[in-house]
Amino acid sequence: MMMMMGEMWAKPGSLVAGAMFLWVMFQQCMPHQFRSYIEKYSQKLVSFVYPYIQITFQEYSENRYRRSEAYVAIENYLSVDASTRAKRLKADVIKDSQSLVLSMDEREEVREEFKGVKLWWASDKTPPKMQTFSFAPAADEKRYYKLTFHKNHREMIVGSYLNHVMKEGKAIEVRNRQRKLFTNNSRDTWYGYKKAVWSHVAFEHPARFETLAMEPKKKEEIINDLTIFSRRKEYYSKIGKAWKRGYLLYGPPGTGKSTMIAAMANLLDYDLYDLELTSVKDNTELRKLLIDTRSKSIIVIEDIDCSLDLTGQRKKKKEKEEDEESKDNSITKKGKEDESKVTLSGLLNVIDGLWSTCGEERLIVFTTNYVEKLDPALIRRGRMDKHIELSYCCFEAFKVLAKNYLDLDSHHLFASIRRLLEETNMTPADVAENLMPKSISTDDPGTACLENLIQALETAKEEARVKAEKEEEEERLKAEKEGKEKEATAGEVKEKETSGEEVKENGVSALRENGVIPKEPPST
Ligand SMILES: Nc1ncnc2c1ncn2[C@@H]1O[C@H](COP(=O)(O)OP(=O)(O)OP(=O)(O)O)[C@@H](O)[C@H]1O
Ligand SMILES: [Mg+2]
Repeated sequence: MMMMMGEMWAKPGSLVAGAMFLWVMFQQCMPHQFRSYIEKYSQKLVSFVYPYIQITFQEYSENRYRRSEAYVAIENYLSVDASTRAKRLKADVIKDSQSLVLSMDEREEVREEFKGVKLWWASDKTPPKMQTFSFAPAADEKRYYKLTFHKNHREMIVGSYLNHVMKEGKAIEVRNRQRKLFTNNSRDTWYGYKKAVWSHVAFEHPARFETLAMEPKKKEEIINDLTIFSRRKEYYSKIGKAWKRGYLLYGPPGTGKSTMIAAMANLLDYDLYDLELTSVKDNTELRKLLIDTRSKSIIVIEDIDCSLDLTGQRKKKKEKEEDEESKDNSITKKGKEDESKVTLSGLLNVIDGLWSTCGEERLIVFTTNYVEKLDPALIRRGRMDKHIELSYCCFEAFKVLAKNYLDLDSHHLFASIRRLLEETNMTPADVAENLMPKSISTDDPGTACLENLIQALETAKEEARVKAEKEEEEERLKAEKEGKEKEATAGEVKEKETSGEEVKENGVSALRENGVIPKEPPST
């Protein structure tokens, strides 16, 4: 008997079906005058026969951009229980592409007991509105979890139990978390069953700050800045600022900007969002992308000067006429029919407007090779809180590379390398390349590599010298030419003066010099 009762309680669904059947029978058999009477009490009857409460947790609620946090937490929470109890499971490889994480499959049910109270979790999905014969999942299918429990325990379940589920679920997510590298999808994949604005791969970059070649003091400063940021939740809320920080990394190609971003992600254990701006169509798309990022992440926009024409230059006349009506400083990607309409103001809005407060603990990193080309509005303090210059390899940086690549702390060739590095510019990427052993047969690979580097540095120095000489020569020739032109103009003026012509020569020649008024051909 106990067994039967237990099974009955375990299947509240079948009870509902029974009640529905009875209700239909009542409607059919009862005389009309009794019906209203019965209807009046049916509610009470149902709640007596079926004293359960159900709560539904949708994966995507109405008009919401993001996956519901509650749904994700429940999914994680149930993954522990479900793997031992549910019969149909879904498997996914998560941590470091090694461990398997199991979760409940659709239309599966698990029973749980919390402080002696029984409850049921079921996963399901709403059927599509339009019935089509296709094996692919329909666009409007919606997945959800349903929690069923006895109404006597309402307060306890809604209060402490659900809190417990959310907390546990989030903790499990952190434990299982495989860091990801996201990249934005094209708009076509944004809707439908698999709607995803970002797609990802596991992020497994070996870069660390320890192996990053740069001045130790500067490195220390950056590490401190990042660590302090990540521990300052309360501080940010106290001063009323969104918990985010902007970094601008600039420097010539090959100086380690991308490498530093990877090192940052590894240091803080953050996800990376590599935002390719050229494939974002407009500001709305940009906003949607940013809102769909998770906290504890770094949003990267590489080569910002190339992604957008953010140089603050005036647009060409033709372009200007075309979008006269859009008063925004609309930035157009040249050469394409389908122009990117992400504007500078749109980007700034996303960085520090109201939208930036959706989600917390985020870094925004911009990289560029030409910092001087960027619009000052983009890089002012508060927007880009920290500007980090990555430049050519100095001796301190070289020492890090020598340690990494050759396991050398000191060497008699270090002195000449130091001198050469002071005299010439070489990027850490080039230095690193020269430190890679070129053959496996040498007895002393360290010395061979250092000699290699010295040679490369000397060549670079020589090339730089030749280039500088050439430039000097060109400069000299230019100055000479200008000098001659000036002389010619001066001669002309004198001629005019002596011929009694009334000209305010100083003013006019200055204007001519500046090209404001065309130069007159020298009189013969
Ligand atoms: N400071 C550095 N420390 C260690 N390795 C470096 C450093 N800078 C460059 N490298 C090496 O050089 C390669 C290129 O560096 P990276 O891609 O980070 O340059 P970048 O500054 O992002 O260049 P770009 O402006 O072209 O994107 C990397 O694979 C890395 O191993
Ligand atoms: Mg790079």
